Order: sequence, then C-alpha cells, then structure tokens
Amino acid sequence: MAANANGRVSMAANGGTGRNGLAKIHTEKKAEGICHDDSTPPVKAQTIDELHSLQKKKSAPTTPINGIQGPFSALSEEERHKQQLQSISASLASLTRETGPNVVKGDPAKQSETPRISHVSHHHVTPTISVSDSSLKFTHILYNLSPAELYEQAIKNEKGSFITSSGALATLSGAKTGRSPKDKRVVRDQTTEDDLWWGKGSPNIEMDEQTFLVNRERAVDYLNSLDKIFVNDQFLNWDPENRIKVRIVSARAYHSLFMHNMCIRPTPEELENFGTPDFTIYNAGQFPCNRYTHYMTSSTSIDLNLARREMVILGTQYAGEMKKGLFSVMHYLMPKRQILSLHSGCNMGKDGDVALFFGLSGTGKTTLSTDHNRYLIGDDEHCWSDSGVSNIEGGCYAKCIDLSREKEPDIWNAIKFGTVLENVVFDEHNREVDYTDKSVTENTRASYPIEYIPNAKIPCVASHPKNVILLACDAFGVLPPVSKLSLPQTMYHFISGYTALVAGTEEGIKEPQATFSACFGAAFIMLHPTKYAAMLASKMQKHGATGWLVNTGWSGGRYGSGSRIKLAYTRKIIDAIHSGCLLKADYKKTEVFGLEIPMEVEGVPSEILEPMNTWSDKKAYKETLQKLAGLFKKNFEVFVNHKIGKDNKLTEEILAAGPIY
Ligand SMILES: Nc1ncnc2c1ncn2[C@@H]1O[C@H](COP(=O)(O)OP(=O)(O)O)[C@@H](O)[C@H]1O
Ligand SMILES: C=C(OP(=O)(O)O)C(=O)O
Ligand SMILES: [Ca+2]
Ligand SMILES: [Mn+2]
Repeated sequence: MAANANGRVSMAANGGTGRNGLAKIHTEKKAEGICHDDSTPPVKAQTIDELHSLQKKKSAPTTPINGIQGPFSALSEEERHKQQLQSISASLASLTRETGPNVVKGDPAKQSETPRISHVSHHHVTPTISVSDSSLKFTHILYNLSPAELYEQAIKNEKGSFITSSGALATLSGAKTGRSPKDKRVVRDQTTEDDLWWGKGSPNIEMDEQTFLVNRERAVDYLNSLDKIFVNDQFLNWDPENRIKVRIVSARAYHSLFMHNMCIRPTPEELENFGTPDFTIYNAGQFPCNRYTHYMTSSTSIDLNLARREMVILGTQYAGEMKKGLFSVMHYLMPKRQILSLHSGCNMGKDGDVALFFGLSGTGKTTLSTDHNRYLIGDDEHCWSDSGVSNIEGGCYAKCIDLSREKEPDIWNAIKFGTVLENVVFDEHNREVDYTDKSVTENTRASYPIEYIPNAKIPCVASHPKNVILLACDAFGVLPPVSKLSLPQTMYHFISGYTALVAGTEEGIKEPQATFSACFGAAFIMLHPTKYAAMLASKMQKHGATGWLVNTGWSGGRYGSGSRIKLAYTRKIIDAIHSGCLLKADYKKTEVFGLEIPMEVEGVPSEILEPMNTWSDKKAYKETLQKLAGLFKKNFEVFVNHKIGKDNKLTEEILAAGPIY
C-alpha cells in the first residue's frame, strides 16, 4: 500500500498479516534531519503529459489493432491494422465514388494517433474525376471501444449524457423514443418477391433497390462527413454453428454502447479473426431521409436490403431499431436453415426444464424470464434449432417505467456501470433516477449485458422447451390469468398474436390498444406467419411441449375500470407452470374461447382465475368477451385459406380452435 499523505503509514511490504488476515499497519521512522512532506520516491515524470502517459497501461482491448499476439497472428500488426481499416473503408464506400473514405483509427482529439494515416490513406488506385472534397477528408474510426471509453465519448460529445448514481449512462434518444414500424422498408427484388410476406398485415413495406441506394448514400455521406464515427464488430446467436457477424456503423457513442451491450461481444481473438461482416448497419439516425425520395412518407426511414446484407437508418435515434432490425434479418436467415426464430424470452430451471415466453412489447418477456430461481437464457430473441434454444443477443433491454428494487431486484441491480439508460429522468444533483417519471417518455429503457443478471447462463443456450408460454396483455380484461392450451389452440393464439399495445414502445400509442400481431412479433417476421407456425407446431409436437396462455393485462374490468393483474400473481402462475404443478391441476372450460382454466394456483386467489368473478357488471363482461371474440374472428379471416405445414388435420383443428360465438 502506498504511503498516506503524511508519508508515515504504509502496509508491510512483505505482507505480514494481522489478526483478521488483513495486512498489519507499520509506522515508519521519519527520515532524520530532512523536512520532507512526502517520503515516497517522486513519480518518474517530468511533465504533466508524461504523468498522464504513465496512467494508461497498454492493454489487449477489444480491438485487434494493437495486435494481440494470438494463435492467428500470422500477419504483422501493421498488415492486420491495414486490412481492418480497408474493410471498414469498403463498408463506408460511397457507391457513386467507388472508394471508401480515408479512415483512420482513433479519436481525432488525440493527436498521437494521427500518424497512422500514412498506412491507409492511398486507397485510390488512380485519382479520377469523381474525387470530391469529401473523399479527401479523414474519418476517424472508433473501433469496438470499451464501455469506459464510450462513456467518455458520450459525456464529452452527446447532449443529455450523464452518469446516474448507480453508474449507468443516462442518454436521450432524441425526438423518437420508440420504434417507427410505419417507416420501415424492405427492398423488393427477384428473391424477396417470392420469399417474403407482402401485402395486408405484413410488416414488409416495399422499396426498390434504387431508392435503397439513395438512402444508403445519404447515410454513408452523412457518416463520412463526420470527424469520427463508431464501428462495432460483434456477433448474433450463441449457437456457434449459426453465428452471424454484424458490423454497426454509427455516429453516437450511445448507439455503440447500446449495441456493445445487446450483441454478443467477441473475445480479442475472435475480433482479430473477424474478417468481413455478414451484415452491416449504417445508423445515421441524426440525419433525416429526404422526404422527396420515392417511398418516403416522413423524415424517418429504416431500410433493409437482404441481398446487400445492409440496413440503413435515417431520421430516428431510437436504439431499439438496430436490435429489432437485426432480429428481422434473423427471421429471414434462420428459417432458411430450418431454424425457428422466436420473439420470446427463455429461461431454464435448476433441473434443466426450459420455458419460452412469447409476447409483444410490454407483455412481460423480460420481466418474467428474469427470475431469481431460474437461469436466464435471454429476454427477447431466440432461435430453436434441432439442438435446442439459443439466444440471438448478448444483452437485455428492459422497460423501466415504475421499476422498483422490491419487485424486480435483478433488473434493478443490473442498472450499473456499463448499462445504457434511455430517456429516464433523474435528480440533477445526486443523479438518482426517478423511474416513475414519464416526462420524456413512458418507454424508458435499460440495456445491459446479459451477464449483469447474476443467474444468466453463459453460453446462452438451452435444450428443447418443455413449456411454451404465450403472454397476452389483455386490455379488455376478459382473458383468464392463465389457461392451458391444446396444440391447435397454441397455434391459433400464436398466429393471432393478440395483445394490447402498451404506450410508448411504438410512436403514437398513448394508451393500451387491442392489437393482433402474428407470431407475437409481426413487426419483425419476414415470411408468412404460417411458415413460423408450422415450424413451431412440429417442434412442440416432437419435443412434447405444453402451451399456455397467460394474461399479464387487465382483470376486473377493461383498461380504465379494471386493474392490471399483480406481477406477484403472474409470477406465482409462472412458478406453477415451471414446477409442473399446474399440469396436474383440475380444469374447467370457458365459454366462447374454450380455454381450460385451472381451479387453483398456489399463491393466487382462486376467484381471479375466472375473469367473470372479478367483474361487478356481469353483462358488461359478457359483451366485452363477445366483442373480443369478434375481433379474433375478424383478424383470423386472412389465415383461413392457409395450410399450416403439410398437415391438413392440424390446419382444420387450428381453425376450429378459435372462439365460438
Ligand atoms: N402481471 C404482470 N406481468 C408482467 N409484467 C407486468 C405485470 N404487471 C405489470 N407489469 C409490468 O409490465 C412491463 C412488462 O415489460 P417487459 O417485461 O419489458 O415486456 P417485454 O419484454 O415483453 O417487452 C414491466 O414494466 C412490468 O413491471
Ligand atoms: C425493443 C423492443 O422490444 P420489447 O419491447 O419486446 O422488449 C421493441 O419492441 O421496440
Ligand atoms: Ca441484437
Ligand atoms: Mn423485453
């Protein structure tokens, strides 16, 4: 231990230990005759700059540029550095100007990094007339920075970035605080024309290749016009055989830290060997699209081009667009490999039983998959292959409106250094976050690496699910808190994807609104819903999984008169599903929806299990039930002429599994 300010007290260098195993404290003799106020040797620095240079040890950071001498280092450090920058430069190439910008690694504020320019500044084989001023300028690349570095970048350069009292980075996402599904476009070309789901109900709004390139150029030019940009090279999918390499190019430290948390973080060795990404995002969210560009209906555009393996973001800084955009890509790539992509959370019990939690935004995937008694596999995006379930992501993205330490301790404790806190309100002095404050938005969010949840299972893979839980947040208050589903019922409800949109996650939704979103994720699926449904049915059949419908929404009346089912009760219901108790309970069948509801669930008042009991106005209950049944029927009309897989019998059973009225 170093001397204290008076230079008199220090730990014994030889580590002599005292009573409690702690090092003993010795009192040194004062140097005789000399009037020192510091008896330790002076630091080996002559200037303050030299002192600063001593502060930072050369590390093996999450970037290969400094050359970690690993098993793959056949190339010289310089070669690798050059190759990597060339790859980034190619990513940023402006299509009309043939080459990428003059990229150079490091923060322009740090002069010492500038000499690296000489290695990479001559990508142009011959100067052509297309050379523009923009290709003469340098763009500094901040490559796979660490959270600490990203904090510094955000705080220095991005308004609204602050450290909260628990160490998280509070950020503002700007004008958009939720996703913009109406502004999402997918390039329709010869391949996607046949492969994808187009038309009514589909999330895939078409754009042509040319328009995509116009927007891409706009984004790339914007990014190249900046002095520095962030590049993240990371992975998706914990299944090593189906891992996808993604590159995220963005202008904000907030976006880079968000994706650092949400995607799988490569080891230094993996990064050294990263090579060319399978998919690239250009996030120029601060810059709008041109409203006069064909297909544009606002200044926001999120454009997906599967053939080019690229996504462009203009006019929205909401970070969730990136993670959900990549999820769309997985919904295309994985089914091609016979792997089912799932908008679900996943956890595993101590005995290895696996549960999936399907549900739309705000229905409880993150909350209920984060369970202190179970291992967390992931909170939002998974793949189900022949070898089991794997998480697509490396982090979680929790809603934090009304978050409390008591109700959700694991999520609360995950909000620490490294976590991005979006759009929350905090005390200007002590930086305590007020999670009840909706001043910026109701959709406040925390993004953290999955290992911030203490019982996360790393790697995030599990065996085949035993329970498939469909979460519906019923704003009408007529669906039972829990019902056991037959396979056809599971498929009927999976294809229907009923819930209420809860305020905030999507622009323009101010209060819960009944909605149907096929596969509990219509905004992200790329193929026709029946394709995913057929895969789910055959996997559930093969592995003997049981389906459940859990209403995490209203009870005792619709939104406005009833109240949301207590999280504590929902947790008890989920516990009973996991333990197998609920499978053995006595059931009765409800009218209209024909749902099997248990007579008892441990820890839950029995009277709430039958929704009608909780309504004082029974007539209103029956009318509301009929109304919801009608909405289900109407929604399902578009699916009645579709076969689910090759099984005619199952298709008929699914059609018969809806409400009867
Ligand atoms: N009975 C309930 N079950 C689940 N979540 C509930 C319940 N009641 C209130 N909530 C709240 O609803 C929100 C669910 O959000 P979240 O778990 O992030 O959903 P998702 O991950 O599906 O988007 C949380 O803020 C949670 O506290
Ligand atoms: C990030 C999102 O996911 P979820 O609300 O399902 O967690 C979203 O829908 O924008
Ligand atoms: Ca992701
Ligand atoms: Mn979630």
